[in-house]
Amino acid sequence: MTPSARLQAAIELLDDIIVAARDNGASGDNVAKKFFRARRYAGSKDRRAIREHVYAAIRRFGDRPESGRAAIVGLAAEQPELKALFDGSSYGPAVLTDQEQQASGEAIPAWLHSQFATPIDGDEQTALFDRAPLDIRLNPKKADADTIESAWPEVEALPMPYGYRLPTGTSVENSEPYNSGKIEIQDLGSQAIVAACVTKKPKFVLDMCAGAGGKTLGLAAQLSDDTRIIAADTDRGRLSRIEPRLRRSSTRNVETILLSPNKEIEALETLKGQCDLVLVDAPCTGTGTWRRNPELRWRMTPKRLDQTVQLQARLLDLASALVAPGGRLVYAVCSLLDAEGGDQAVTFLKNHPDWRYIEVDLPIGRPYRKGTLLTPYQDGTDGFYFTCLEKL
Ligand SMILES: C[S@@+](CC[C@H](N)C(=O)[O-])C[C@H]1O[C@@H](n2cnc3c(N)ncnc32)[C@H](O)[C@@H]1O
Repeated sequence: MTPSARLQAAIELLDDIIVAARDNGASGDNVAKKFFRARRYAGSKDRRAIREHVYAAIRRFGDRPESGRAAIVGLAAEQPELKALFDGSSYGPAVLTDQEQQASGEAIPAWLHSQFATPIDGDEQTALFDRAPLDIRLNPKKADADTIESAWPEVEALPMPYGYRLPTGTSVENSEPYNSGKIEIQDLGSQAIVAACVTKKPKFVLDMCAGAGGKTLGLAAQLSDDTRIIAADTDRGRLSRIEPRLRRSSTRNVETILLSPNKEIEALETLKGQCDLVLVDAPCTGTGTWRRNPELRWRMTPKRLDQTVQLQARLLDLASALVAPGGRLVYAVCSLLDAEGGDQAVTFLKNHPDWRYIEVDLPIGRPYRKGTLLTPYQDGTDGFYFTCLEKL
């Protein structure tokens, strides 16, 4: 493909990503996969160049542009070398006119600026767009540090006991330690949240928003094999992805429960007042994961944020009814917005006098509004807020 044809393909892929973001459809990565499946003529260099244009536009503009062309025209205003590619050639973009729509604005949508947790200032905000590292978690039931160091001598040990960092691009998923369940890919921040969950060695655990089981597996790896762990989620597809991961790590003490949205309690009724630990790794806007998913900004609207906050508050309430006296509830979001983090914890504690906040001592993170804040800038993790609460 010519450079102009690659730019036109980037415009078309951006169009698809913009529509998916507007309609809460497939993720940018999945949209791109489908796009390239339908364009087999694009070779690997073409695909790389197209993706580079697309992700440069996504990173640059916080607000969802009107169209793929508006996004690339906006980019071209700052990268003049792109302007020459609007050459009207048969597969290239039409020549630029004076009346072009042009994406503009900052990398962070203006309406979001004031919503971040107080410590998320200039440097912290810039770091939200850093390149995300490749972190892995050792499964102490199957391996030790030697396993990792002999597979990858260049590995860097991280402050959490089982956390390691590999050079970006390391082929982990084809490795022996991965295939035999000795390691999992997991951001250091998620590892810290799991560590906050296991401090009291619970015997009956519900991971209420387990997704594909990232934290469930972390819990199983660090708790004794006679711990009963239930992984629940409303998303059948995600939940089903736990099974092969459990097999790989030889974990036998995890059951899964598929929940119905808005009727979660029906499937969880028998757990009322029973759990030593409930983890609510709540659905959120993902503002802490922009390093990996910058396109999430294009999905955000004040209305969607509000709906997410309401869902989180409802799940927090629901989860609290499942905890036994003396048991704990860990609430976590991969977001750095107050409404999803500190506000939720503070409101919960105000409305539930029979609960108290437990300060968890971890090597990373900083205390913030009845919880802990983890950030790319200070901790090198994805951005998280989490709180550990105890039922009196
Ligand atoms: C942040 S993700 C969980 C990530 C997962 N815990 C991990 O460590 O990989 C949030 C999850 O909440 C689930 N979810 C959304 N609405 C829910 C609900 N009403 N009840 C339970 N889970 C829900 C989503 O399907 C998603 O898997």
